[in-house]
Amino acid sequence: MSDEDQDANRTGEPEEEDNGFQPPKGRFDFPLPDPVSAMPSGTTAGFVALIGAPNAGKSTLINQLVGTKVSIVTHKVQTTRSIVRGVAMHGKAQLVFIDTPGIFKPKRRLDRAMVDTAWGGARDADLIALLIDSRKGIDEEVENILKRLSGQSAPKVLILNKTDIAKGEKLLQLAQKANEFAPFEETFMVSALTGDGTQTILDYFASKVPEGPWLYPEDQPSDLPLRILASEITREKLFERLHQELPYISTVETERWETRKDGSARIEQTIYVERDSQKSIVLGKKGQTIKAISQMARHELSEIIGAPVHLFLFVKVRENWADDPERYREMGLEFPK
Ligand SMILES: Nc1nc2c(ncn2[C@@H]2O[C@H](COP(=O)(O)OP(=O)(O)OP(=O)(O)O)[C@@H](O)[C@H]2O)c(=O)[nH]1
Repeated sequence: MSDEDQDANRTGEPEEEDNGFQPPKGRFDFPLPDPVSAMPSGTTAGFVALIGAPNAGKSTLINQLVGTKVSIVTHKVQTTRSIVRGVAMHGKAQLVFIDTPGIFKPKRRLDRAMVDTAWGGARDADLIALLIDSRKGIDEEVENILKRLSGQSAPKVLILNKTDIAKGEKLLQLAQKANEFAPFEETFMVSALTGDGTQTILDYFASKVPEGPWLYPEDQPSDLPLRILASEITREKLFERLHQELPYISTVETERWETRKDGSARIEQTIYVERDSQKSIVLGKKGQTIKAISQMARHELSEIIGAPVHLFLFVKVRENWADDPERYREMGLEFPK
């Protein structure tokens, strides 16, 4: 069935007159301004790639280090699809974090794109930090990452996460075993959830990044385009609401963003699914599911941009969206051949 022929189902408020598109205003304005003019002397700056198996806690840690929400966090695996940068200021150091998709054994084309993106992020970084879920330990997935990691040239550190739910004794054994696989310069133990130990990591990274001008303005928490961030937030709500396989075969795109005269934002997004049956699941009985998703996403978006949001969600069937190069570009991923 042709996707263009599909009816789009919509939630939100009644259609209002279109004022024409204006770039969004708020904390996440884009495009980025030129590097900061009034910069102190002796600054340092660099890229830190966080890698790890799905669900290790990478997004949670970046949000903790940066101090604001820049990457979606859910209890399901493989939620981070594109590279998200969060910028943390620590003294005179600027740390640009790259949150990579969880590294796992790729099965589909989308999986391959995610894994390639993760290793690509690690290649370009000044420092690579491997995050391990300490309660889970070193399983086959982590072992494969550890083996591949030793071939990367950037300095590497090990971060054992989730110390709030792991036993101290196990942590030490884990640190020892992981260090046998790859030459880690340091091992840290943290709880990304509570923030325990994260200041030590910031101190260390700040002491390691090279001298140089800051790469982003001081008050810019993320370089993730606002539209992608908005899509990620709605996708996060899809995950939270639908405890089935569905979210893995859906994608969200922000098609339109308009700032109204009163400062509020009117946002139109499309949720793409692969089949009619999936569309019915997203809509729910009498549209209840999509309404709930819309409400949650609207609330969070409005908190982030600091202005009221009018969110309109459309659900479209696009067979094989996961094989369409255009969808990958929208997600900031390379299309694997
Ligand atoms: N108890 C505990 N839970 C944590 C901690 N860090 C993360 N989590 C939880 O672990 C789950 C996965 O966290 P994410 O930050 O989404 O993990 P991720 O590595 O970015 O996952 P992907 O995007 O799938 O690669 C979430 O339910 C988090 O709340 C921690 O320090 N302690």
